[in-house]
Amino acid sequence: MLELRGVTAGYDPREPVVHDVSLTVGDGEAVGLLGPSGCGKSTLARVAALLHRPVAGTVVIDGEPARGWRHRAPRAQRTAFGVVFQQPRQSADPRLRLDDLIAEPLRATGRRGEAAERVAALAAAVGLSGELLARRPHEVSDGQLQRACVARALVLRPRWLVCDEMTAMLDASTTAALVAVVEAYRRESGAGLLTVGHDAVLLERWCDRTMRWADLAAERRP
Ligand SMILES: Nc1ncnc2c1ncn2[C@@H]1O[C@H](COP(=O)(O)OP(=O)(O)OP(=O)(O)O)[C@@H](O)[C@H]1O
Repeated sequence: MLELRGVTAGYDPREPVVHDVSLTVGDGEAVGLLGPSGCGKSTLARVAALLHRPVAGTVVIDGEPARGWRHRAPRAQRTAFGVVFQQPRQSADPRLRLDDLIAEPLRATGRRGEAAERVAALAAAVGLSGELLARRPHEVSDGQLQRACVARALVLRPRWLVCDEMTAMLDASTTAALVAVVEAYRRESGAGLLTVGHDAVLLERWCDRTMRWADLAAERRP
């Protein structure tokens, strides 16, 4: 189980943007979190994936409290998460070809030997041809780059997926294709998913359970 317990987080400790939020994602469960722009969804998603240290509260991963954040998180906890962000260009190293971008987490964790096989399998799953894999981010469309970012998020076979508005800038067919890739991976691996966004139709179709940001806040009130 992935648990967020009493998370308060933000960028200025005197004015947090997330206030005392608790939620859980069960093993293999897909949980959606819906909220308006600017409410703090991305901040909460980053806390859930151990990428942003909360001011208060914690994240508990399969019974074990987070033991650090970002590069200070122990590798086993850090690599338990695959994360897809809203803006692929902000999360992709512009110098890397797409095949190297997808393989980068394997290289960073000393598993370079698995790269060729994993990249080929994931490229086929997300629909990237060999010709596209040889290009750099500025030579592909946002949709093509996001396909590579989804492949990168799956390359270490994470137990938990955190998607932050993964499809916000994509057309309907790319959205459907990438949601299908995530769901195929979850069926095969049993991974749980926390996905945040503002598209109620998409999240309600995609997830086992969808919560509204306003209801999370209401649960805190006596
Ligand atoms: N790096 C940052 N430094 C300072 N403030 C930030 C930073 N990132 C986000 N914020 C602020 O925190 C608040 C919550 O932002 P966040 O990105 O979590 O919201 P969101 O619900 O994901 O919005 P959107 O749907 O528009 O992406 C906003 O007021 C935003 O301006």
